[in-house]
Amino acid sequence: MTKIAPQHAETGSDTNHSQAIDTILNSLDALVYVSDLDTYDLLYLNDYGVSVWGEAKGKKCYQVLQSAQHSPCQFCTNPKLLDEKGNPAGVHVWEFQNTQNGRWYQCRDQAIHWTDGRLVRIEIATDITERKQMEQALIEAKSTAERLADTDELTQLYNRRAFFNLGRQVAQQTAQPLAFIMFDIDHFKRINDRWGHAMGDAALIHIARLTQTKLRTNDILARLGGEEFGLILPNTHHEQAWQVAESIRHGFDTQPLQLDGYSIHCTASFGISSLSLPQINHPDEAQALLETLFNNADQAMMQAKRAGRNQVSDAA
Ligand SMILES: Nc1nc2c(ncn2[C@@H]2O[C@H](COP(=O)(O)OP(=O)(O)OP(=O)(O)O)[C@@H](O)[C@H]2O)c(=O)[nH]1
Repeated sequence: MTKIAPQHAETGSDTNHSQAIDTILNSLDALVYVSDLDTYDLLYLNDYGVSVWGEAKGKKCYQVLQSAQHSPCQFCTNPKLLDEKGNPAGVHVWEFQNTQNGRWYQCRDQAIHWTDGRLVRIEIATDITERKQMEQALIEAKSTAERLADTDELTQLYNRRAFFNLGRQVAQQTAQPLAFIMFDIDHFKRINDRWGHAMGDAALIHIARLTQTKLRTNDILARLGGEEFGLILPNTHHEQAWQVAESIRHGFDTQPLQLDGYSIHCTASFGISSLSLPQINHPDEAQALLETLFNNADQAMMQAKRAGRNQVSDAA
């Protein structure tokens, strides 16, 4: 332990008392230190602190406890420990990753009057690294689970669930033109039958990637299931949507999947629907609009299939 210089002559019982306190502080499984609020001189460091950060004699708190710190730390909590009148303001509790050993600590800081009357900070810090790591792992697991729940495993596009959730959000941004495109690969069964299921999967990925090259940042592309895809185009007029669909269709038709020395030609049939969003007052209205757009685009797509495939059709 780094000892404090005695401030007054101790009687025998004072010595016993001080030794008892020393024993207690040095037995703690926590860092305890005291530093001058103005000069940052380290006045006390318990054995736990010495064992982790080394000797404190004649040093400032930031020199001992932090890494390569030559002046008071930016994150120093000293200003939080005093009230407007400069009196101790109570305990400040915070969590911090130590810059020297990278471990996390819960710190309880407080300004107190030292034995000689000056104001000092006392900090009691317990190692919470394991808890933090567990919290971090939980946050990562949650975000992975959320991403997987919204993602089509094969193409890594949004899945049907995410498509409609995002669609509802877009539909609530009223007073904008909104367009919907649905497309379905033509005679996809024949691709599977001729080239095998794995090649069929590769064709689906190829279609997804080609489509992505035609999109703007806010467009929402999803694989709705099987060989059917959906595309929400926020703030897009009908004619623009038609151009997008035609450009994607042309891309499929002219850029076959090249794999293992084979060239696999895929086309698709497209249906478009659009509307200018009215004032929406309830999420159910957004849902109803979305379903109408979806059904109209679906009908239009079926029409494109009936009319001979590899073409764009719209809902009048
Ligand atoms: N490889 C692969 N095939 C799939 C997948 N999901 C669905 N399919 C296949 O897609 C085919 C869809 O066939 P159909 O619904 O008859 O449609 P189509 O052959 O595309 O014909 P049209 O839609 O009428 O042009 C079926 O053979 C499904 O097995 C998938 O994830 N991977």
